[in-house]
Parts: sequence; structure tokens; C-alpha cells
Amino acid sequence: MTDHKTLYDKIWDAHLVHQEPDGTGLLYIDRHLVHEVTSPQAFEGLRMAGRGVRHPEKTIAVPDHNVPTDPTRIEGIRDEQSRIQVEALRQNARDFGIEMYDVDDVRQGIVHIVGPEQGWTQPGFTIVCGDSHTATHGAFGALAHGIGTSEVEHVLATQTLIQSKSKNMKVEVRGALPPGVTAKDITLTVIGKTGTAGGNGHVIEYMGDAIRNLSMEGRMTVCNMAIEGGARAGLIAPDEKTFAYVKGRAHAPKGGQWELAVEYWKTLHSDPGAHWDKEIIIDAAEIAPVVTWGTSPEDVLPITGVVPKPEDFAGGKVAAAKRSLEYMGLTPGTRLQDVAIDTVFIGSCTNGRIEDLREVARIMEGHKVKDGLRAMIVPGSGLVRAQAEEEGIAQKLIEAGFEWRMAGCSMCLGMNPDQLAPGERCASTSNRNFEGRQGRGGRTHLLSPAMAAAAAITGRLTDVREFG
Ligand SMILES: CC(C)[C@H](C(=O)O)[C@@H](O)C(=O)O
Ligand code: SF4
Repeated sequence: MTDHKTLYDKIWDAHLVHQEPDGTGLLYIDRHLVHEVTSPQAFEGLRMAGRGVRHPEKTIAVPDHNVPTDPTRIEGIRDEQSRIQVEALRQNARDFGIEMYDVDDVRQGIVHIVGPEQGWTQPGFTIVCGDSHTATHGAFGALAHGIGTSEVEHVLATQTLIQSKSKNMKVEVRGALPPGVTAKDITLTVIGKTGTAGGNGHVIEYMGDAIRNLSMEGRMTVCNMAIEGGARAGLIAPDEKTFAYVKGRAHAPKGGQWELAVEYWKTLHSDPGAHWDKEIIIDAAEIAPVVTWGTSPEDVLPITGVVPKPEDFAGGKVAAAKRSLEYMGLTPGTRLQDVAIDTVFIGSCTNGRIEDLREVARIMEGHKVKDGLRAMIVPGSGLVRAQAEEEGIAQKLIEAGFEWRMAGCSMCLGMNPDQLAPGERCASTSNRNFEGRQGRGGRTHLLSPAMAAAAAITGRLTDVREFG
């Protein structure tokens, strides 16, 4: 069995510094990403203990959650708590010698978009960040853990993390995706099938033709939401597409180091005959463009469906569905395509990359945002924003009626000025539809960028296949 390892086993073994008899491991951490929300107390802890950062050169800092997305943020953040957190990050980066991409730096953006963009994210690495969506980096075949603030402090001080080994879970998506179906539909469909606890205690490796055929951007979208399916991390084995994406980026290996790295990266795949504790197989042909109707990411239905009845469910889910429907202001039996929306949000670490914006522009071709609708596009990083402007996408989207914002987490969560008003309904490319997530009383429907664009055109949840 030891001869047949999964990708997760391989990365785990390569980073294991020490193992306790009960199986608890001490893992070496290759890269640490730090944002303003979960790091202030960690740095404070270091100060109080009189310790430094073990490897500042393996750490980067970027503010993203509570930075406003309008240009005035350069002059200062009005909200006091946000301003204090961003200023603390600045001070900590300075004091501890960590590279930071500040709000006036084109490289600033959502930490999970910045890491891959800068070549910080590489196959075979262990990567951590005080943020649950660190799973995103698994798209490169890196073992990427979201960690808590006390663990952030531990990693800063020691460059290691205490972890118990998870089980291995395989999610295989076979065959080709039908038209109109994207990476977001895959990842939502998987969660719809397994539930938000389906991955508990496991690291998921996604495989199969449908995953292989995704771009790196699409793979990041899939791994990003591994955490919403309960998994400890998500992984996709690296291949030529991965190498091509990493090559030439600021922190990628250079010269002879590159060849050596690629040679190693080619060994990073699960061996045939490796043991899986749990396996899910999905036929890509059966995946439809989907939306969520409730307040959990598992509340997923094809856009052609109708709002369910609480009695359609079993056990505790009956009461949960009842509450969700009340919160969402939805009546069972309503066609999802008849649900009118007030806002469209395109962005987040799930879907704020250049390919997502290209897709939105493609669907919007010859169309406008419906009158009266608020529609915003928040590029995941300053570089995504700059590239979209260079490609002429930004101008097209602005002409179509979208607001064009600066990079940040924005309306993915209500920690900055971009929020829903109570009762407002949003078609959102983000990853969580929890109560109040996008602002108190706000109602979130998760969907793909293509589906969000279609909704922007009609002002209701819409089947993107109507727009090709
Ligand atoms: C603020 C942060 C700790 C949080 C997370 O860990 O995921 C946020 O990024 C989110 O998406 O809810
Ligand atoms: S974009 Fe959303 S999910 Fe991603 S890190 Fe920011 S708040 Fe979390």
C-alpha cells in the first residue's frame, strides 16, 4: 500500500518534519500568505513573546477583505476597524520584513488570486493562509490549508504547522461538459451531491477528463469550494497547463532550477492502485448550469428547476429548508428562472480571474445590463483589472452598464462598503450564500460568471444557454 500513494500522501510525506505516535504530524510550510483580518493578533503574539518571523522571505502580505473597492481608498479607509487592520498589516510587514502588496500596488488583490499570479503558488508546496479558501491553491497540486489565527502565529514563528493526516477522497468528473456548463457548475454540483459535510476529515483530489480539460482558472474555481464541501483541502495533479501557468511568474523557479522543479512536479500525481477512503464519480454530461436557492452552498439546483418544498427533504434538513426559504423570500414551486434579482456581483476568489471576466464579456456581447439593476464587477487583483482594460473587456463591460471596481473581496462578504441592503437579492459568483453574508438581510444566489451575466441581461435568474 505504501508503494501506491495518493498525491496528498506524497506531499504530506515530503513535508513531514516529525510525527507523534498518535499520528499528529509537524509539517514544513513552504509558503505563507497573510491578510489583514486574521493576522494582527498573530503578529501581536510574536511581539509579546519577543520572537521574529522564521522565514519572512516565504511570507507575503496583502490586504483584501476590508479594503473599499473605490479609488478613494488610496487616501485612507473611512471605516475605523478596517483602517486599523490594514494599517496594522502595513506596520507588521515593515517590522517583520515581509513583502506586502499595498492598496496602491497593481499586484494587490484577493490573497488567493495574488498567490498564483505572483508564482508563489507552486506544485508540491505546502501553503497556508489564515483563510478558509486557501484550498484554491490546491489547483496547482499544492497542499493548501486554511488555518486559524493561533496557527498563523505558529507558522510565522516556526514555518511549521501541526496537522493530523486527513483521509483521501477522490472526486472524478468523467467525460465532457455540456455547453453552458463551467467549473463553477462542477464544484456546486459536487457540493449539491455530497453536502457541506461530505468532505469532512478528507482531502479531495479532483480528477477525470472534465477536470483535466479545465484551464488553471477553472481548476482554481473548483478547488476554491472544496472547503464548502467540508474538505480539509482540494487538490488537482499538476500537468503541462500548470507548468505553463507558473512559468515566468515573479517568484517561479528560474534557469536550471526550473528544469529541476518540473522534473519533480511530474511525479506529483496519485499512483494507480492508491487507496481512496471515499470516491465520488460524476458524469460531466449530467451537470447543468446551476444556481443555489437556499442559505447553504449545498442548496443547488439546475436553473431549469423550481424552488423546492421543505417536505422534499429529510431529517433536520426539513426545518433548515423552511428557514432558508423564509430568509430567501421564496415560495416553493416557483420556477427558478422567474426569480427577479436586484444586484449582480461578479468577483471573489472563486470567480474574479481574467477568464471569468472574458466569459462575462462574451455573454454580454450585444446586450446591456437591465435597467434599474445594480451590477458590479470586481476584478480579483489589480493585475486582472489591468489585463481586462488592456484587452478592451473593461470598456465593453462599462458600456454594457457594469460598475468597474478596484480589486478586493468586495461583496463576497459584508466586511467593506460593498454590501446588500436587507431583502436585496443578488446573483453572485462568490462561494457562500449564508444568511447575512453579503450584508444583513441580503439574499444570495450562487452561480457561474456566465450565469451571472445572463441574469444581468434579464434581471432574473436565467439559463445562460439562452444566450449561447
Ligand atoms: C475573513 C476570513 C477569515 C474568511 C475565511 O476564512 O474564509 C473569509 O475569507 C470568508 O470567505 O469567509
Ligand atoms: S473573496 Fe470571499 S471567499 Fe475569497 S477570501 Fe475574500 S471573503 Fe473569503
